[in-house]
Amino acid sequence: MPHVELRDIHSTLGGISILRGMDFRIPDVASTVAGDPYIVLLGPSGCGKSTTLRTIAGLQSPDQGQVLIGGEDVTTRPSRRRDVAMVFQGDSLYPHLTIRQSLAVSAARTTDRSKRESQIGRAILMTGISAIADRHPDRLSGGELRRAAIAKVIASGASVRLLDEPLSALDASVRHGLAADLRRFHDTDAATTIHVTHDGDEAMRMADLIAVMAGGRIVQFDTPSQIYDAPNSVTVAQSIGTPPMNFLNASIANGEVCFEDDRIRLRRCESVDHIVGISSASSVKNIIVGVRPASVHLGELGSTSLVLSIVRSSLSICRMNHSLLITVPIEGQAFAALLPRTTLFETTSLEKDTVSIAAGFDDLHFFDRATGIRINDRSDR
Ligand SMILES: Nc1ncnc2c1ncn2[C@@H]1O[C@H](COP(=O)(O)OP(=O)(O)OP(=O)(O)O)[C@@H](O)[C@H]1O
Repeated sequence: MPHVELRDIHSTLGGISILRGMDFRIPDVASTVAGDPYIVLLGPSGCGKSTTLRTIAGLQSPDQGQVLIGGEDVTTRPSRRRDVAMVFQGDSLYPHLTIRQSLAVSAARTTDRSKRESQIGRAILMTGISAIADRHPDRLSGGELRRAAIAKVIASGASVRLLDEPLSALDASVRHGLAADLRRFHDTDAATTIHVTHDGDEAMRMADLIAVMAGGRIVQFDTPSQIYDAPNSVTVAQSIGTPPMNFLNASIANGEVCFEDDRIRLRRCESVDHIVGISSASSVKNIIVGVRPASVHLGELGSTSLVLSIVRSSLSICRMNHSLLITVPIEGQAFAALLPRTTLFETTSLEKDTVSIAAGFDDLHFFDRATGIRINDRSDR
């Protein structure tokens, strides 16, 4: 299927610079994915995700840069000649047409009548909307409307499908069902899919590749596991994970990592050169140490690890579905630990006056505090 590529796109809206050197290029790691990768564009509200989709679709012209589809420069080509279909935020269905009629409008560029009919029939079947196909949009629920909007994209027969927040504002069961269906549509139909969301969990669940966006450009384009396990910056680390990664301020002094909060230490810390993978002679002195809540354990660990000793009374414990969420205030933030729910029943550790929680060295992420850029290389370990 045709790859979508953006080269150094700059875009201004209402005098404000939105896309600032946006490069969207499928990374080499895509070769490890079977078939066409399902791509999720992830970023906080207002970072320019919809603007990116509109630029690919040809609904907005960039001030500078190139849009390529299947290797062809389509920057100046009108939207209708780009082989692209888009689901907009807030469903783009014609209010005066039935869903079937809307699908026919979408399929109109297929000139062969029987092929067009088959595209429409297939879209109705795949999205399971046959019972509602002859209704108008004002007679449909939010979930049905979303299905109908996705059917429109399938009926268009376009090779590039752009989905802008296709799962937002749906109740949990509808959202999970539709998420599974979107993956199925992608896997059974040859198409390039780019799905926009601000929800890191949704991105993790759905994507083969995640493009994390911040400040009008892509900051990491990688597999979900690399984004989770080896985020290249604090910004990327924050974009994935519930609760989000914990961040602790520390500095490098005399070859050791010293935390600002003296309840925290690195146990069996031999030397910065050895453990952090950066030279103690490096100019980086102030760092941030990141640890995911799911990497935290109760009690001390045998190997090199970060250990946090806390007074029992400062802990808050909250029961989640499958885990216990423990939080403790550190540096004005809630440091979170996700422990197995059985911890509460199987251990007496939580009853002591001072509780130790720890994370193994391999689960720590080191960032330069000045730039937010990662300074340890996980592949070295
Ligand atoms: N037509 C416009 N005129 C001026 N500013 C605009 C226009 N369209 C969007 N913007 C601004 O551009 C910025 C990026 O908008 P965009 O919709 O691309 O962000 P987004 O990442 O998709 O956000 P969200 O997740 O909230 O939909 C926002 O600050 C928005 O207010």
